[in-house]
Amino acid sequence: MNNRFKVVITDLITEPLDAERGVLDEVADVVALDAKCEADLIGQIEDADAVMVYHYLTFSKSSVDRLKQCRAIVRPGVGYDAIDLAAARQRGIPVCNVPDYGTEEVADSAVAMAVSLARGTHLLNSRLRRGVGQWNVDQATPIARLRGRRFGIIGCGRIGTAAALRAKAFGLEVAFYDPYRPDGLDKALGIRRIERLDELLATSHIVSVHCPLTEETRGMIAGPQIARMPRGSFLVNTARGGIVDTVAVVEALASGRLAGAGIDVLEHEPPPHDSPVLAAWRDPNHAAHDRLLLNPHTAYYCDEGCEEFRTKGAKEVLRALLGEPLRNVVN
Ligand SMILES: NC(=O)C1=CN([C@@H]2O[C@H](COP(=O)(O)OP(=O)(O)OC[C@H]3O[C@@H](n4cnc5c(N)ncnc54)[C@H](O)[C@@H]3O)[C@@H](O)[C@H]2O)C=CC1
Ligand SMILES: O=C(O)C(=O)CO
Repeated sequence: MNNRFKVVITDLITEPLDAERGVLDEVADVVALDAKCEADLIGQIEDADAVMVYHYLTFSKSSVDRLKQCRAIVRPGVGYDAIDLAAARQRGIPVCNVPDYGTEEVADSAVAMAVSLARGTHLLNSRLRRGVGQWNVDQATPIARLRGRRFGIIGCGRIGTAAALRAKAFGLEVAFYDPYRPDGLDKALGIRRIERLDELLATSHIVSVHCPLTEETRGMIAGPQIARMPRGSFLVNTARGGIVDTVAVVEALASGRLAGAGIDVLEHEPPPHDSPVLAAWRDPNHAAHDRLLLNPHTAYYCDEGCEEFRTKGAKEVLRALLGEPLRNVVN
């Protein structure tokens, strides 16, 4: 009889599983499914003692209900919006995340996008490659001075705070909207708290989104909110696609309301081939084409960070298997 536990990694991570096996090898067999959708999990997770779910997969009630003996669903990452927390709670299965990895990298990526867009780096490179415009100053390209302009943060938690510190180093005036942060954060960081989202949007030259995807934040930045932003401003989203309506972003880029947008996350990942966002981004004749900086959900990515979330995720799994107290239960 096999007394070893079975741990299933549902998506994203594939062989070799050195980080996970390094932690779990003594007690568990680790299997990576590389699932592309929930249907790929059928017949694979029923006997799992723990599952590790990455950000490509929705883990809905139907997957939760498939688990017959699972001690924990571990999300080796920060955002756990794709997992049905209520269904897991109902089944008595704890869901845990890894909140403390990659903070600096996501902040670096967000601010890098913002700076590249505002300084025209991305746009000039693209135009130069296509032979559009002239060598040296291109009047058609908006190139903004950063110093003194407002960098508005939506959600000033770990990543938002790290982005604030970086933006300050560029001489930007930093403000944030986050109704859940206690008083005093503004003074501690030397940044401005703004009580209303509308006001943050209307007064920021660059807006960077860093809140989680929740019932409250889904669709939070759509056409009407973008219309509040000053003409020629910039929007960066490295949080979750569902927070920002990217079709509205493309329209605002085309109309000139937004001068640029940096998008690391989309509502559906990978995006379908007929996605209007991809179409605009690919088409050199589309007005939004080179004002849209698109990354494939890689704001967190670096070798060291990957090692960190994989090892920390595996350690949480180990605690669940051994019946030890868990570090980060979110349901
Ligand atoms: N693109 C990527 O590679 C990555 C994206 N993320 C995303 O970044 C998000 C933020 O991560 P952290 O800063 O580490 O989380 P955090 O939990 O430290 O901070 C989130 C902040 O958002 C605030 N918030 C919640 N609801 C809000 C609302 N309605 N309006 C304004 N603020 C609100 C919270 O009060 C909190 O201060 C994650 O939830 C995840 O979705 C995280 C890691 C990697
Ligand atoms: O950690 C996260 O939330 C990410 O988006 C990367 O998986």
